[in-house]
Amino acid sequence: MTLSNQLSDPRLFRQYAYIDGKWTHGDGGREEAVFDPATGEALGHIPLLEDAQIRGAVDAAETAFVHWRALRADERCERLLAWYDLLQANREDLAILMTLEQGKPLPDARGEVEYGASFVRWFAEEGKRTYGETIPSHIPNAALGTLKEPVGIAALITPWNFPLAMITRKAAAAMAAGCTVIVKPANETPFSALALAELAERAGIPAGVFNVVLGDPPAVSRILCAEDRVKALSFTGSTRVGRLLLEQCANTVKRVSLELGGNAPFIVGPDMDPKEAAYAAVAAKFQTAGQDCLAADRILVHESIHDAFVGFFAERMAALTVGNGLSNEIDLGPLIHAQAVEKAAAIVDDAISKGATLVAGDQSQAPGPNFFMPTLLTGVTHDMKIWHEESFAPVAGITAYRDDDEVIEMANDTEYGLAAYLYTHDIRRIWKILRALEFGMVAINSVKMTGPPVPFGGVKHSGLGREGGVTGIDEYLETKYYCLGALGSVSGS
Ligand SMILES: NC(=O)c1ccc[n+]([C@@H]2O[C@H](COP(=O)([O-])OP(=O)(O)OC[C@H]3O[C@@H](n4cnc5c(N)ncnc54)[C@H](O)[C@@H]3O)[C@@H](O)[C@H]2O)c1
Ligand SMILES: N[C@@H](CC=O)C(=O)O
Repeated sequence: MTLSNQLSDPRLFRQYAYIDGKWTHGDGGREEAVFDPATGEALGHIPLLEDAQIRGAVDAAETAFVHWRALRADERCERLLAWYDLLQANREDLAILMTLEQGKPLPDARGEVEYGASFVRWFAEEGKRTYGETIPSHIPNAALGTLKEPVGIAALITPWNFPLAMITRKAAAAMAAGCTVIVKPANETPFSALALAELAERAGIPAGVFNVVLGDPPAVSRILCAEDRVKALSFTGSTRVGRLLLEQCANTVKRVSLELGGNAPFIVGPDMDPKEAAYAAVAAKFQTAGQDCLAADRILVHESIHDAFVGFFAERMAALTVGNGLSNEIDLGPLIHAQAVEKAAAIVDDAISKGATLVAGDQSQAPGPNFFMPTLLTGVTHDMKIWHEESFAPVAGITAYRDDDEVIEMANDTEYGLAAYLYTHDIRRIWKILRALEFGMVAINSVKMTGPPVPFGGVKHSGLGREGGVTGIDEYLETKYYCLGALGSVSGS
C-alpha cells in the first residue's frame, strides 16, 4: 500500500519543499528517497534544493515579514489557533505519517501530535502577552520604557526523533512573536514538516510566513547561518552539529538557541520501593526506543536496593514488545537507520569488554535489521562509552552507588546537562541533590516532565536558551528601549 493510501486525506503527503506558499521541486532535479525504518521500503522522495532556492526562501520570508509583523497579536493568534484546530482534526493522519517515517509506535505518534499541537495553542496565546516595561525616569521631562519587537526571519533546524513537536515548539513561538520562519527538517523525517506546511496554508497563514526547505543538510545550514537577513537560528539536534552551527552563525552575530544532546542520570535513593523505581526507570529509558534526549542513560541505584531493582527492571523490560509501530500493542519501534543499530551494538560491546555484565538483550530476536532489542547492562563505569555518549538506543546501564555525595559526582560526570531524574521521598535528600545537579531540568518522582508551560532546555553542552513556557517566545523577540525626551513637565514616572 502506498503512503497516501493510508491517509484519510492524501493531500497531507507532500513530496515537495514549501516556499512562499508554493510547492517547489529542486531546480537541479536532485532527489533523495525517504525510507520506512521498520520495513526498509521507500516511502517517497524529497527534492534537494539548489543554493539559490534556499536564498529564495529567505527572500520570501523577508517579504512576508513586513506584513506578518504588522498584524496585531490577536490577529496572529487567530491564525495560529486555526492551525491548531487543523492539527487536531488531522491528528490520525499526522500520526500515521509520523510512524511511517520515524518508526515510533502509533500511540506514541498520536501523543506527539497532541504534544506538538499544544505548543501552537500555547504560543498563540503567549503572543498576546509580549509586554514591554515602563521605566521610572531618571532624566527630567522624559518617559522611558521598552517595546518587544520580532527579531525577523528565524531559521529552524530540527531532528528526526520528534519530527513534528520539535518544529511547532519553535515555529509557533517565532510566528506568535511576529517572525517568519524557514524550517529545515531532518531528511529522514520530512513528511511531518510538509504536512504542517499544508495545514498552515489551510489555516490562512500567509505565503512566506512558514517555509520548509530541503536539501543537503550541511549546505542548507551553511547558507541559512551565513545569511545576514536571517536574524535567529534555533537548532535541535546533536551537540556535534550544534557546535558547528554556532560557529557558522558567528559572522552574522545571530540570536542562537540550541537544544542539544542529553545523557540523563536516573538516581534512585535508598528509601525507594525498588519495584516502583525500576518500573519508572524502564518508562524513562525506553520511550521512542531510547531515541529521546530525555532518555535515562545512566541509572544510578543505591547499593542497598541495587539487586532488587535490577530484578524488577529486567522483569519489566522483558515485557516490552518490539515491532513495526503500525502494529497493535508495540512498545518499541525500530531505530532510525542501520548506523544507529551499529552504534548501539558498539556501545554494548565496549561496555562488556570493560567489565559490564549483560543481563538481557538478545539481538538474534530482533524482528528486522533496524531493530535493537532492549538491553540491560549492570556494573557500568566511568571509562565506558555508555557513561559518556548518548546511546540513543534501548540500552540501559545500571550502576550502584554508596551515598549522596558519590551519586551527585557520578550524575554530574558528563559534558551534558539537559535532564536528570531523582527518585526518593526524603525531602532533605531531594533538596540537596536537586541543588547540586548540573542539569537544566530535574524530574523528581516523575517520568513525565515536559509540556507547553515548561522552560525546556539544558546547561553545559546540552544547549543555550529555553523553549516553551513564558520565556520561550523571548528567543524571537528583541527589546527596544526608548527614551522619549523633551516632554515638558512630566511628573514622576
Ligand atoms: N534538547 C532537545 O530538546 C533535543 C530534542 C530532540 C533531539 N535532541 C538531540 O538530537 C539528536 C538526535 O537527532 P539527529 O540525529 O537528527 O541530530 P543531528 O544533529 O544529526 O541532526 C539535526 C539536524 O541537523 C541537520 N544536520 C545534520 N548534520 C548537519 C551538518 N553537518 N550541518 C548542518 N546541519 C546538519 C540534520 O539534517 C537535522 O535537520 C540527539 O543528540 C538528541 O539528544 C535534542
Ligand atoms: N522528549 C523531548 C524531545 C527529545 O528528544 C521533548 O519533549 O522535547
